[in-house]
Amino acid sequence: MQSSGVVLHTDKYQINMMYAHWVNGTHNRKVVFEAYFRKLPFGNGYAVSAGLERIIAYINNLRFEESDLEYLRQQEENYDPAFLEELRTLRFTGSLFSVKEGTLVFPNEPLIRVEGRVIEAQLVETALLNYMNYQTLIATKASRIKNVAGNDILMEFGTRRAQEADAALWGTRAAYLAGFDATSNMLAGKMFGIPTKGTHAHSWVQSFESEEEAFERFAEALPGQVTLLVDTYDTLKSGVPHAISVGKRLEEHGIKLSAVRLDSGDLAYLSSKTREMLDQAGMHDVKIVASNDLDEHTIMNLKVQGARVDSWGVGTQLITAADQPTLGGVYKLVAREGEDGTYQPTIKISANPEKVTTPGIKDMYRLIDPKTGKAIADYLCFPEEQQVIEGSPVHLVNPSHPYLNKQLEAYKAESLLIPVFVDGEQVYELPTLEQIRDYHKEQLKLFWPEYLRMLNPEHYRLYISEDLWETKAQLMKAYMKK
Ligand SMILES: Nc1ncnc2c1ncn2[C@@H]1O[C@H](COP(=O)(O)OP(=O)(O)OP(=O)(O)O)[C@@H](O)[C@H]1O
Ligand SMILES: O=P(O)(O)OC[C@H]1O[C@H](OP(=O)(O)OP(=O)(O)O)[C@H](O)[C@@H]1O
Ligand SMILES: O=C(O)c1cccnc1
Repeated sequence: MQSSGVVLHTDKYQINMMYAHWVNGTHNRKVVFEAYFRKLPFGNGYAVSAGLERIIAYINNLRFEESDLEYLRQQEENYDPAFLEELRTLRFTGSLFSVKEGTLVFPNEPLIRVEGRVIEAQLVETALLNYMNYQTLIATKASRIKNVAGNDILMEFGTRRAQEADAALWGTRAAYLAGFDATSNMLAGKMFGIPTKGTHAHSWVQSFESEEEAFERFAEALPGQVTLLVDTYDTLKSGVPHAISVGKRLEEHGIKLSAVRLDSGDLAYLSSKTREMLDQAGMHDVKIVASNDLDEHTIMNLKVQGARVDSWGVGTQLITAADQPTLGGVYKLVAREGEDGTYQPTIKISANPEKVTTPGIKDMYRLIDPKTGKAIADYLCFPEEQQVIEGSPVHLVNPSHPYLNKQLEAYKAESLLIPVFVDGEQVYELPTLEQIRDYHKEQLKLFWPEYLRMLNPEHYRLYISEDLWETKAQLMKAYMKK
C-alpha cells in the first residue's frame, strides 16, 4: 500500500470518535494508548515482535488527501465541513515508543505506546494493530519453524496461498527476520533485499515429452543453480534416476546439479532413498529439498524419522499461520490528560483479573542475571521510578496475583521501549533487515531453552513495580466504590 490512501486504513468508528471529540472540543486532549496481546500464539513460549518498519512508513505518510475528505463528505453528511478542514492539516504530532523488531515479547507487555492528541491516537489504532498483529504472528511462526529446522536452509514459498499480496510481502519479511534464509517472492526480494531462491514446477516437466528431456533443458538454461523436481511421475523409479543421469551428463559439460526437490509422498522414506541413490552415484554434494504443506510439526517429525533433507520449502502453513490465524493484539487507553494538564492513569475493569489493564505510562525493562547473562523476567514501572536505572534492588509484583512477589537484588536492566517518534518527529533510524535478523538471534540467546522449546514451554514472567500495583489497586477500589 502506498502513501495515498493509508489514512483511511482505519475503522469508521475511529473517525466517528474523532468527530465526536471535535464536536465536544476535546479532540486536542492528550491520551496514552498501549498495544499488547494477551495470549501467546501456537502454544509458543514467546512471540517475535515485527511490524515497526511498516508502522513508521504509515505514520510518516499519514495525511488526508482531497479524495479522502471528499469520500468522508459523501459517507457522512453529519460531518461538519470545518471538521474536514481540521483533518486536512492533521499530521501525527504525538510520540510513539516501540519494542524493536526481532525482540522476544510476552503477553500483556506494551509493544507500542502512543502518546498524543486523542484525535490522532484514535485514528492510528486500527492500522497499528493490523501491522503489529499480522507481522508478529508470522515472525513467531517462522521462529518456531527455525527452532526445529536448526541449520537447514529454510525457504519461504507461501505467496500463492497467502491472504493476498500485502500479507505475502510483509509476511515474507517477518519470516526472514525470524530466521528464514530465502524467499520465492521476487517482489519481497526487491523491496527488502531478501535472498531469492526457486526450483521449478510440475508444469515444467509436463510441458515436455519426457521427464529426462525436461530436466536437461532446464539445466542447460540455468546452469549453476539447478534444482530438479523429481516427483511428477514416480520419484524413485523415474524422477531420481533421471536427475542422476542428467546430472552425470551435465558434469561432462562442467555444469553441476545442485539439488532435487521432493514435493509429495512419504518425505522421510523418499528422502532417505534419494540420498542413498545420489550417494551411490557419487553425487554426495547434491542436496535434497522438501516441500508439501510443511510446518514445524511435520519438519520435527520428519527429522525424528531420519529424513535426509537439507532444505525446506514452507508455504501455506507459515504465511497464513494456519493453526492460529490471528494474534489478537489490543490497543488500550492507559492515561489521559487531566484538567491540570498532567496525565491521569486510567483502568479498564474486567471480571477476568488477567484482563484488567495495568494503568499509567510505563517503561519496560528486561531484567538479566549478571552471572549467567540470561533473562530473569520483564518488568514494568513508572518512568519516574529510578531503581531499575540505578541498579538498586527492585520489588517484583505479579500483575494479577500481587501476593506473588519477590525482591531482586542483582540484575542488569535493558530498556525495551525505545522512542520512535517524539512530538511527531521520527527519532529512530530503522536497522537494516540483516541487523534485525542478527538482533533476533541475539535475543534468543538471552533466554534459557526452557522458554524456547516448542512444546509446553516454561512461562516467562512479567512483573510490575509496587507503585504500579498500588495505582492499579487504588483505581480498582475507586471503581468498586462507585
Ligand atoms: N514421513 C512423514 N511423516 C509425517 N508427515 C509426512 C511424512 N511425509 C510427508 N508428510 C506430510 O504429510 C502430508 C501429506 O500430504 P498429502 O496427503 O496431500 O499427500 P501427498 O503425498 O502430497 O499426495 P499428493 O500426491 O496428492 O500430493 C504433507 O503435509 C506432508 O508434509
Ligand atoms: O505446500 P506449501 O507449504 O504451501 O508450499 C508451496 C507449495 O506450492 C507448490 O505447489 P503447487 O501445487 O502450487 O504447484 P506445483 O505444481 O509447482 O507443485 C509447491 O510445489 C509446494 O508444494
Ligand atoms: O521454487 C519453488 O520450488 C517453489 C516456489 C513457490 C512455491 N512452490 C515452490
